[in-house]
Amino acid sequence: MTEVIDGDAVAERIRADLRDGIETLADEGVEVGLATVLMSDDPASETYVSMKQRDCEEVGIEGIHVELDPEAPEEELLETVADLNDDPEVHGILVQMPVPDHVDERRVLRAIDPEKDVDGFHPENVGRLVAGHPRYRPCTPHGVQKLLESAGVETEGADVTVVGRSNIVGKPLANLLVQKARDGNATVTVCHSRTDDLAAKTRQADVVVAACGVPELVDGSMLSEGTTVVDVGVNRVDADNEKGYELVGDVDFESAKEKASAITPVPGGVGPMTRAMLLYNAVKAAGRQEGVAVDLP
Ligand SMILES: Nc1nc(=O)c2c([nH]1)NC[C@@H]1CN(c3ccc(C(=O)N[C@@H](CCC(=O)O)C(=O)O)cc3)C=[N+]21
Repeated sequence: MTEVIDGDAVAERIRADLRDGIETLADEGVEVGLATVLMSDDPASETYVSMKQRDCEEVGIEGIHVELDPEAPEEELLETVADLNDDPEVHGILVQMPVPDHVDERRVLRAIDPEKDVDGFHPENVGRLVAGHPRYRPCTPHGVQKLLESAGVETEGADVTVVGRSNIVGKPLANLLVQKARDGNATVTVCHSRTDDLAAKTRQADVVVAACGVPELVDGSMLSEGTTVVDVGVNRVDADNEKGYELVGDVDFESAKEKASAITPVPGGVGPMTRAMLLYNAVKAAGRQEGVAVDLP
């Protein structure tokens, strides 16, 4: 039988375990503060940010939400980031991506205090990760690692094929998985839109991670029997329902499930884990900045 990995349940457990750290900090008079900055009127971005705020409320983290007019000048976003950097009650800062075209994304990421960079996107934190001593693991890759661990999938010695080379998922995940670590030691193949014979690379894998943003690109015909399949895709496609859309992964779930030994669904797989690991980074950030030792799950 194929195991459908329940991301909502694993995320729930991580949130419950984070409460210990949040209480330890509270005992020291510290309330964890996590700021989200939204400069977009894209409905998907709005949904994600409001979900993150709800998560904060659930675990007892102070969520600070800043919304900027998508037409505002870049300077306004940089000033907002500078104010949050200076605010001692803010331990973590997330600027929701993508930012509008007239805003230089790299400039914004560089402006965030690396100690408060709970996305792990600042070049200093990227460098630390690649060098093997991450400060904050990017939320989605970390969530994927936790999901594999919870499903009892060993990465040590495993052949992992990552489809996608983005800065927020493919590249950091590939780096984490090759590292000399209990949740690393994998042999990683990174594929992308120019990869020759993608199916050959996915068929040779023990674990396939689809993170390319192409709806249902990876299907059962591209998988060997017994593969673990992790679907990072969250594509909104038009649908005839009350929402007007449907969430579709980068994996064709039905055909992939026929081959997989374990598979993550969309929704309810990696998405909730990304949000849980953001809370994890916020608690870690607060502990570091306040000099309080916190146990993390
Ligand atoms: N600075 C920054 N950091 C991010 O981490 C970041 C970002 N920008 N921009 C956009 C992407 C996307 N992302 C998701 C997080 C959770 C779900 C999630 O919880 N999805 C639910 C369903 C959501 C729904 O119903 O629409 C699920 O898969 O079950 C999805 C997508 C974080 N991102």
